[in-house]
Amino acid sequence: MKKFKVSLLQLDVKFGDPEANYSNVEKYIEEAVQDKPDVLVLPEMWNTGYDLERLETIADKDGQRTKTLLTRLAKHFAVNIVGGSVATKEDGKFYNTSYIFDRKGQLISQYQKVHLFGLMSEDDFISAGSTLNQFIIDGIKAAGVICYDIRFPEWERKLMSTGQQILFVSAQWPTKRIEQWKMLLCARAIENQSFVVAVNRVGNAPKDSFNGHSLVIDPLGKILEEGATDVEGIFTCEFDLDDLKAVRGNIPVFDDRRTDLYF
Ligand SMILES: O=C(O)CCC(=O)C(=O)O
Repeated sequence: MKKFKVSLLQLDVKFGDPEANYSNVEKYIEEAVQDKPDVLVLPEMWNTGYDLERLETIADKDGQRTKTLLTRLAKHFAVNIVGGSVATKEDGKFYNTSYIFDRKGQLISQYQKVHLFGLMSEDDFISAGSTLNQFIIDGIKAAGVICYDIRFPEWERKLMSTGQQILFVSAQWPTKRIEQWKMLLCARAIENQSFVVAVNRVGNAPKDSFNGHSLVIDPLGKILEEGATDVEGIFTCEFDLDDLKAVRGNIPVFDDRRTDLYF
């Protein structure tokens, strides 16, 4: 039996206000560790929100501020952190970047969102990444994606096809499409026979509102935990990774793939 405890930080994000957001994230991490989770998970673009026109002023230069904060907290509390994502500026370009830290505070993966969301003009301001986000936390193989990425099952399949057991998702997914969020995430869990741990933000931005529904989903697509709507909060859930063995053994979809016909 390998129990794994996750804490989802379903936070509000103050539009274009990094000072308020860094301070809020630190406060919530200090509170979340009281439950002694194995991993903390943050939402998407939590430093700036989608204040894309002001990125030159507010994006995190080379992710330094974010890395310094999350490294310190991961090490101090001996907790793994899937750091959601932040707006960064690197080599003159802007990215939607995720950083992952282990319990020693070491940066074990970093990822720049590969599918940019045109409906929120993300592609007008941000450059797309092109690397996989696979990592190992406490000996467990895992992968991470950001928001719109979940609409591309080929991407999650590629990430999950070398034994990954947990898919982490960080998002700013608007209220008006929240039913799609839930269905897409349940489908990603079922088809990849993996746990899905997905954090969405709450609150309002000038053009959108967000109502949480952060989710922990088991490999059969059953929702184990669902964040209440419209409230900032920490949602903690423990699951048994041994459950994967039965699911993958009974219906071995990875083995049954026709890779001679498709990827
Ligand atoms: O795909 C969607 O409906 C939402 C995606 C999104 O909001 C994002 O990628 O930031």
